[in-house]
Amino acid sequence: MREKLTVIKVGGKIVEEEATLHKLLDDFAAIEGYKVLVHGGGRSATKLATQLGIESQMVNGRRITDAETLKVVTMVYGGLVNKNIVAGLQARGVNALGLTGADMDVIRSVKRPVKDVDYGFVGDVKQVNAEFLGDLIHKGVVPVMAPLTHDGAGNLLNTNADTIAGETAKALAALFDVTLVFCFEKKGVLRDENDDDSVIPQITPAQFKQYVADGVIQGGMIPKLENSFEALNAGVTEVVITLASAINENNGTCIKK
Ligand SMILES: Nc1ncnc2c1ncn2[C@@H]1O[C@H](COP(=O)(O)OP(=O)(O)O)[C@@H](O)[C@H]1O
Ligand SMILES: CC(=O)N[C@@H](CCC(=O)OP(=O)(O)O)C(=O)O
Repeated sequence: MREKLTVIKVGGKIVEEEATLHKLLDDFAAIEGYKVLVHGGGRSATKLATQLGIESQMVNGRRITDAETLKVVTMVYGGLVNKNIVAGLQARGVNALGLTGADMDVIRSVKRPVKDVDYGFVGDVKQVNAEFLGDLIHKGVVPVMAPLTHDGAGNLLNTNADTIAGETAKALAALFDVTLVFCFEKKGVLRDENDDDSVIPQITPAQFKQYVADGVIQGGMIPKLENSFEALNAGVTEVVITLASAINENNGTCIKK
């Protein structure tokens, strides 16, 4: 039987606030067995950009990343957010190692080609170094991955954190029995976004299509679900979308192939 690994992705609203971040870190520290944490930080990047007089623009859930914005996201994701999480986990007895995709060539990407939209310095993932991550994990290290990748030619690229989580889970599925958990500020995928108790327990690809057509699922939830189906089709065992403060309770929305 293959060993189990849990990949947790935590989004910007949770990491921005101290109270929700601390609760998440407590819960993450309590997860038994091998684990990886992938974090976002989009909200914190937007906030710092605004303070610096840099306008933020999102298209289809992706940040338009010009040279100045790239400096901001590098500082926020690779610096502040990542190191805060690593220090918080060390304080909880978790041997965390913060990584961007450039560190040890963990995630290589290519700059997103310009079609209708020029996203600037945004990377599409090409390769995840699962062997290196697997070695670290087997040594008892807990990787904490920031949403930054590199192109191998000296350029850092901004990469959506849900994509980092999905691609990392897919690559590690070659070595482990992987459960991928997207946690955020709601109890799961909701039938009615204004009703916290309207959690949809399971979603199949056909239901997903219908929910999108009906406007039930929108915005950032669309790429999250697309990443989920892709991960399941590429060998990830289980994908769950759930409340950040409930990652160790078996609630939320279970994604089905
Ligand atoms: N049916 C739905 N159920 C829950 N959230 C939804 C739904 N449709 C759209 N959303 C939106 O998706 C957002 C989560 O996506 P995103 O902002 O990308 O998350 P994250 O903070 O994890 O990166 C929620 O904040 C919510 O506004
Ligand atoms: C290219 C791109 O869009 N990158 C994202 C990376 C951060 C992220 O995904 O953060 P959340 O999980 O908090 O949304 C961004 O800059 O917003």
